[in-house]
Amino acid sequence: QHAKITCTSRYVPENAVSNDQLSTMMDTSDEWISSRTGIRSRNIVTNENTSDLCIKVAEKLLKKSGKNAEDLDFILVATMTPDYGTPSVACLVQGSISATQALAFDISAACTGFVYALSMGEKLIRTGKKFGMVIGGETLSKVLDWDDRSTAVLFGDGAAGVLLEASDEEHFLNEKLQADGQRAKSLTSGYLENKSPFYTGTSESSAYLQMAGRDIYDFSLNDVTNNIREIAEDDVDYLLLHQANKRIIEKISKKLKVPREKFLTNMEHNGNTSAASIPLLLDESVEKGVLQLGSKQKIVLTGYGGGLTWGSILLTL
Ligand SMILES: O=C(O)C1CCN(c2ccc(-c3cc(CO)ccc3Cl)cn2)CC1
Repeated sequence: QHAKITCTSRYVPENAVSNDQLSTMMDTSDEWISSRTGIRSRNIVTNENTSDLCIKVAEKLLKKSGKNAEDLDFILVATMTPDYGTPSVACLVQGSISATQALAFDISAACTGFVYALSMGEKLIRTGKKFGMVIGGETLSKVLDWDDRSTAVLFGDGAAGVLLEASDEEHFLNEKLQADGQRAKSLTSGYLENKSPFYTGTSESSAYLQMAGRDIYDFSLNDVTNNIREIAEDDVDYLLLHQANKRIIEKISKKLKVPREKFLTNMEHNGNTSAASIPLLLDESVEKGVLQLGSKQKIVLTGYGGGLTWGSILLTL
């Protein structure tokens, strides 16, 4: 059987931080941030971790759909900022909503995480599972170096997700998921130092998020554009790209010769929320009525970022 997205939901921390607020904390300005990134505000946790944000999304998905947690066969969470190495955020969500029949694990694919996880969820349905939850959630604020203005102003916290259910109609039409570990060091975060008395190696990296901005920019313009060109068809209604940078999206739309208005954006009030960015955009667009579940609208979801990873899914709603 086929998989169908039957519900979307989102949750962001209450604390919205404007560019002007950041300019009182570090040497930056609203003019610089908004002109170079398209970001005007982002939401930053004050007392929540990634599992708290994802649990709120899970609760809202169940409430909105009227479905029962014990009917869930799987919970997948895409995150690069889990509460723990173990237990997974997915298990924390499973425990909190008592989805006792659901298998649960996290997927680590940075800003491509939600696309990877949605693809894996679709395969679980195609091989016999009936009902699952796929969530992208991040608290990037905990891994940022807040003295480094080149990265601290770019990222935000948030979570969003979908319900996947078995369906007779075909909705997932095509996908291409890619990776290149030889460029892994272009974007790193969360390195765990070995403190064992036996360890003689050196600490080779930092726990802070570090990004070679230029390299990632160029990667996004080249590899990602080629990936979308392979997957998108002429009659695509909308493209929902990972919300990293407004200029990148404008450049990709020009290279693809696809009208800019087909590229939905919301980085302006979320910042870059890594694995949460695509499901946040999806749920906001459904709420605004731009997208409608069951409408047969044809959309492309494209993630790209740390790993390096990148990938697209072509689907009809
Ligand atoms: O000087 C400028 O204009 C700066 C130049 C550097 N910038 C960047 C660079 C890279 C990214 C980025 C990050 C990820 C990870 O989610 C994925 C994809 C991209 Cl394209 C975002 N901003 C900000 C504006």
